[in-house]
Amino acid sequence: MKVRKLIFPQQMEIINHQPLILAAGFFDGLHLGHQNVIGTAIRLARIKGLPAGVLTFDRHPSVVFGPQKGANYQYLSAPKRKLELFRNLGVDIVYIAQFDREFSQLTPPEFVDKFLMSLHLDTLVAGFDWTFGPKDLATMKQLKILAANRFDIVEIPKLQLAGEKISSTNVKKYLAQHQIFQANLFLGYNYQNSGPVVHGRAIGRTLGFPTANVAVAADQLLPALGVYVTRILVDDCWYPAMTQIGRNLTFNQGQNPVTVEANILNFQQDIYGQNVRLEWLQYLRGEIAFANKQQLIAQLQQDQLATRKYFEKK
Ligand SMILES: Cc1cc2nc3c(=O)[nH]c(=O)nc-3n(C[C@H](O)[C@H](O)[C@H](O)COP(=O)(O)O)c2cc1C
Ligand SMILES: Nc1ncnc2c1ncn2[C@@H]1O[C@H](COP(=O)(O)OP(=O)(O)OP(=O)(O)O)[C@@H](O)[C@H]1O
Repeated sequence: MKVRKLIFPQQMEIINHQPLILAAGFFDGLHLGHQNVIGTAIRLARIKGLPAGVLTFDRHPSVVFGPQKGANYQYLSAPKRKLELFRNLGVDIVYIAQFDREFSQLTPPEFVDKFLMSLHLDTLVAGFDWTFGPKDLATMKQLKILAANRFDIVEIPKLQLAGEKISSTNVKKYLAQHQIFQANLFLGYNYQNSGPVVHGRAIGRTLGFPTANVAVAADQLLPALGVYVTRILVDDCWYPAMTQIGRNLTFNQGQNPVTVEANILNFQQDIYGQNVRLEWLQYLRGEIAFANKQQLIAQLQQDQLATRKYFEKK
């Protein structure tokens, strides 16, 4: 899979390849709706014997425009993970347009004439609600008019589950409400976070439950605080684990920063410094400020039983 960064207008002239089937969207999370859009582009590309491309942006448009302006946006799939998901789907080429002021101020006709036309499109595939500028002007209906006699448009109708649109916004909402099953259902895979294992305060092992503290980068969205059944990928091998996202309320009067700590079942290796992935499977409970260590240990034993049960059923 090729990856090209596009900075408009400087880097547009380097594009010179055969006609392309292009799926367009931001695609945060690559949920089932996105998979349908990109999957359609890929199938069409294979039929026509052309490459299948994806057009995305280097940051979420709301970082430039919306209420989150200038904020640290948290992604379901931060840049590296997004590329991995595109690759898994079988995309041939990814165009990442730099979403800066200049690019964002293109009018709808300019976006088509100056930007899309230089990508040498055979067909553009996008969802029914894709916009490429102001919501009321840059609609799919308008795109069909602007593209007439130049490239084809395939519009993908709304994909819903139980009356709800499969969307990044809904997946984020579920993760914020501990609804892991719903989030994973909409994604079509189990939600993940990743990062290196860093040193904690080494309290876990004194409880009989050593934990791998995973330093998840700030641009990755984490599920809401709480305790979860997870799987963890260490050295290409998945292990059952129970993981807390929380402040270790029992210690230091809850003044600790939020950490992600995984107790891996039946595991004794030293994995400091290694990159791991956590896959979120089921919400168990909220974090509790216990009166003493013994109560915390008793609860951790309960959590371990629940975790074992989850994996026995699988
Ligand atoms: C599955 C799991 C559940 C946990 N639940 C709680 C909890 O409810 N309350 C709490 O204060 N700490 C909880 N902890 C955090 C422990 O206090 C934590 O493992 C300990 O502080 C170790 O920190 P360290 O890695 O910095 O040594 C939990 C940890 C795990 C792995
Ligand atoms: N449920 C869906 N059905 C059909 N097309 C979809 C669906 N969800 C997204 N798309 C399309 O996929 C592309 C990427 O969409 P976008 O990144 O805006 O996703 P989204 O999940 O709708 O995001 P958000 O929740 O932030 O609005 C667009 O072409 C969009 O129209």
